[in-house]
Amino acid sequence: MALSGTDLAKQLAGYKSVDDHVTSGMVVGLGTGSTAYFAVERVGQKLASGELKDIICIPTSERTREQAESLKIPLCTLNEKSVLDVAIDGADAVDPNLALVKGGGGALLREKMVEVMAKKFVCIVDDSKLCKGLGPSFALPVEITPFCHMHTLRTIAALPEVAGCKAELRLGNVATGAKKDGDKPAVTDNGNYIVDLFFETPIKDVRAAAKALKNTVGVVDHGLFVDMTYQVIVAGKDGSCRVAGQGGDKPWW
Ligand SMILES: O=C(CO)[C@H](O)[C@H](O)COP(=O)(O)O
Repeated sequence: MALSGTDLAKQLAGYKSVDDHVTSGMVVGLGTGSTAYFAVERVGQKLASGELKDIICIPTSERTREQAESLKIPLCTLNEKSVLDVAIDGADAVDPNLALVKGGGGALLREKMVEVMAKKFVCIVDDSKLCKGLGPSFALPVEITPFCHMHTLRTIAALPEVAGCKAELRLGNVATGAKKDGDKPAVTDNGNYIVDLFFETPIKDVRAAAKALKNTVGVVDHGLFVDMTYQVIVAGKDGSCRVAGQGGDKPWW
């Protein structure tokens, strides 16, 4: 079926990331979400056609593992391969320094563990994800341990580095927020909870916020991906595609 609008943009970015960055023999990180879906699909197509050979992939969620298995993509984990040639994933927001908010789908911990080990982390987005400053356009997810989670939520909300944010425990389905499971806390693939931080103004110092969140006892990790992105592939609904970062243009937004 021919795609249109945002889905077409996601497909363009996803396919281009694989066409540009994945070659035979590589270890490849597979991201999570509706944009990463198309990168995984492309890897599957190229393996099936024989255009790609001898690659092994590391999925960043159970959803992605299931998709990859259905496409017969060979998989392993970080336990077997600690270094990846490339990792490809979507994002919820991208600022002009190529810092990201990720974790809308609740997979941020595995995404960060895998993508930080990639020689090249390639981010794929439609142009609605571009922003001048991280915060207002998409809530920042923080993965926390279930133990005394409301205490940890209050501790996070009181950090000066995220001053002014509103912290909410994510309920229902971890990826969609759908309330099929009632109003129970959403549970990540790792058995943890997510607190979403809502901002009305951009986070002033993204690096300081990342450090403060990471240093908070009870926090497992957070969705700020700073100084990790090699390149961002940005696609538009009109079928346009541009690259920012290394090997591409200076961020233009
Ligand atoms: O971080 C993520 C999942 O945890 C996703 O990469 C992010 O939410 C973007 O998803 P989509 O491509 O569906 O907009």
